[in-house]
Amino acid sequence: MLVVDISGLNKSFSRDKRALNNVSLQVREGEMVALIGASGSGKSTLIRHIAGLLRGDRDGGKIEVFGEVIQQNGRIARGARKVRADIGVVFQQFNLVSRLTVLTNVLTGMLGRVPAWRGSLCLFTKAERMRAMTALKRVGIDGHATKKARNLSGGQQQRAAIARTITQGARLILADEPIASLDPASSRKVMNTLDRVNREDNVTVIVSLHQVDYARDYCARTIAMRDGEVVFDGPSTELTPEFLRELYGEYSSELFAPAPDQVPAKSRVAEKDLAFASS
Ligand SMILES: Nc1ncnc2c1ncn2[C@@H]1O[C@H](COP(=O)(O)OP(=O)(O)OP(=O)(O)O)[C@@H](O)[C@H]1O
Repeated sequence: MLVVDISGLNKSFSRDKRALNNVSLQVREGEMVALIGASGSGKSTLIRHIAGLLRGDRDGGKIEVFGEVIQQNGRIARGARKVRADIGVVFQQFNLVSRLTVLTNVLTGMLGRVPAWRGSLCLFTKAERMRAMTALKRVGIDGHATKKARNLSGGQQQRAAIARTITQGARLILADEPIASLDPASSRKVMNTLDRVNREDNVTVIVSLHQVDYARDYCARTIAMRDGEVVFDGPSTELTPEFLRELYGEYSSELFAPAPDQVPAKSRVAEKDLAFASS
């Protein structure tokens, strides 16, 4: 089954430059696909279009999700709202409401599925709370359920955001640079969590990443973008450093994590400590 089907997607924020240029791609159910590219290549813009948060140009092509048209030629389709209930989005930052507890944040995943009056008052049933707690347990942070979201580390917040998509019952997760501001140990935990949700629940995942190492380690398929165009779509195993250097030219250095000897000694120690830290 096709989960995402994009044909001829164009997006211009200004007259002289297209942020997305004739993007066409398909993603099948159960895939975990990495979206890589240098800064400004169009990863976030593409993800926002699939989520129905941005509209393409008037000649902007078509996006279907789960067989339903989400948008076509710059118009959001009528059925988009219903489809959005099945799409969970995890952003790089601002994922959670910082003053609310972790549990309440995760419960907001249910908002599309409970009556509006109950949702607005944050009145959730015991079964709904249990569902949220189960999701928190699965991502390994149930011990933090009653804490305010702002008191969690960046990695824990991202895992809470993934727990929210589990509670939502999302069948497609769009993760927009979920590990961009995390240390390596936290990044692994977040990627492991996405990987488990993908494998255990057959949830389709599209995850944009700055660095190619994570794409190779976690995703069988990678889509690479440059200047708003798809320049590679294939097995992640083909993403050798030589291939990427050729593909990205001057931008290629952005795609690799710094070698350990390029990281200042102080942060190397912190990294080592974090690798053994619990959640
Ligand atoms: N709201 C906006 N208004 C104007 N231009 C925008 C807007 N959002 C994105 N762009 C432009 O569109 C292009 C693609 O940006 P996008 O954020 O999608 O890239 P990206 O690959 O996600 O980059 P990064 O990895 O730095 O997040 C860039 O040239 C960017 O400046």
